[in-house]
Amino acid sequence: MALLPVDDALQLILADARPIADIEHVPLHEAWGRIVAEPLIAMRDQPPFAASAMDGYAVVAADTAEPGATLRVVGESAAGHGFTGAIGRGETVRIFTGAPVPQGADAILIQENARPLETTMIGVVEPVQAGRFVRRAGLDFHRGETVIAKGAMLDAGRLTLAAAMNLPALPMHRRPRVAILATGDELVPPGADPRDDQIIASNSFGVAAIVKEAGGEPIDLGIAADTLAALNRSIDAAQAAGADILVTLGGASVGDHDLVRKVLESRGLELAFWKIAMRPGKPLMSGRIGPMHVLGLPGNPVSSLVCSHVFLTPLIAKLVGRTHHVQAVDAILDVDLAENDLRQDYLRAAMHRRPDGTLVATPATRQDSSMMRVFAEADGLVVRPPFAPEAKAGDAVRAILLRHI
Ligand SMILES: Nc1nc2c(c(=O)[nH]1)N[C@H]1C(S)=C(S)[C@@H](COP(=O)(O)OP(=O)(O)OC[C@H]3O[C@@H](n4cnc5c(N)ncnc54)[C@H](O)[C@@H]3O)O[C@H]1N2
Ligand code: MOO
Repeated sequence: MALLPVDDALQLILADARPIADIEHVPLHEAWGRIVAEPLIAMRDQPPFAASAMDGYAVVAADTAEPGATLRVVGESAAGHGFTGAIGRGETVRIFTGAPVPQGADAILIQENARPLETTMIGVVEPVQAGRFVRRAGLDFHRGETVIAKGAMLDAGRLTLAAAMNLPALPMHRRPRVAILATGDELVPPGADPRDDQIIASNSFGVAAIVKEAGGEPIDLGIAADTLAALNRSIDAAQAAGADILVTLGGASVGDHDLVRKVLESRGLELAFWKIAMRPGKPLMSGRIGPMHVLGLPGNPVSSLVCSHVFLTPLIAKLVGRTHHVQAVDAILDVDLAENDLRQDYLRAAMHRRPDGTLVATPATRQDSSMMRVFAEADGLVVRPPFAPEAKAGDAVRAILLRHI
């Protein structure tokens, strides 16, 4: 039977995903990484007054033109403590970076170009042009201006900008809620005292991290046993939590205890597909129960994480109104690879950069989808299309970076 190609699977997953309309007002300190739901308008000019960019003297530029000019110091303007008067011809005010430029002044003579004479007089060492080192009011932005567009992702720069606009809370799209359910009688949580035939449920942690990275809010539904009742209770919990996406882990394959699809279908799952031409990730399942997207990930830890990167991240992006572009890069192989079969392969690979910037990928010799250590040590995933011919060391490949290198 022909298996569904990875790109077609992704199209089907994204086909009926609509951006979440709910808007909430989020305090600045919680707004990082989220999506702005309405245009953000500045509440004030920045700077709110003409400000000095340097430490020195506020002057009338024309007064500094004559060689040997001298000026009388009539006051001081510091940040937070402006000079209240105005300066006249032949006068100056001692000024510091960020302080309001007094009325009458049109330039800043930096202190390196001023020579103290008597207590109240300075000599001009070098003339200064009008406007020099003065940041005019509203230089950066004006009150009433739309400064940050709807749909922008609030990164460190925009977050700082929003704060400077005097906005203490921002209208943001609600983050997609992603319920994560581990399934399997063999699973116990980390820190438990497992029997010899049990294993530690680990996948949820990595999947939750990928959800957060993608801009979603993970909801940990814990572990469900391989029983209809336990799985039904967990699906109830996902719906009660208002999950936009339910991610199930494991129980997706063809074994006698792989009940997940059966239970989901009994709950009204409209199955979009089950099984794709991907390694790891063959038993991937996708569909919807009412408005809730359902992504059934294979239980092998590496499969869960690779599928989360390839399918869950773009789905979350679409729910927040963005398009996720896979950050694939060119690399060259360090080893030979055999020809590929019908499944698109995601090979865990150590990667390094040569001095000329070329990325070199060394796929691990064991690519078993249970081997989490190999995945955790990999810097990237070399993507081998279905039926890729055998490749030699030095050949070009495409890879998805898992970390900055
Ligand atoms: N006859 C066939 N057998 C299998 C096929 C197949 O096509 N025919 N596909 C294989 C592939 S490929 C995969 S991938 C696995 C996926 O199976 P499931 O999704 O049903 O996963 P499980 O059997 O539940 O678990 C697989 C493995 O992973 C461990 N696991 C499960 N959940 C977790 C968790 N939350 N944290 C850590 N480890 C977990 C589980 O104990 C198993 O060892 O099926 C193949 N079989
Ligand atoms: O496709 Mo399974 O995910 O290889 O191990």
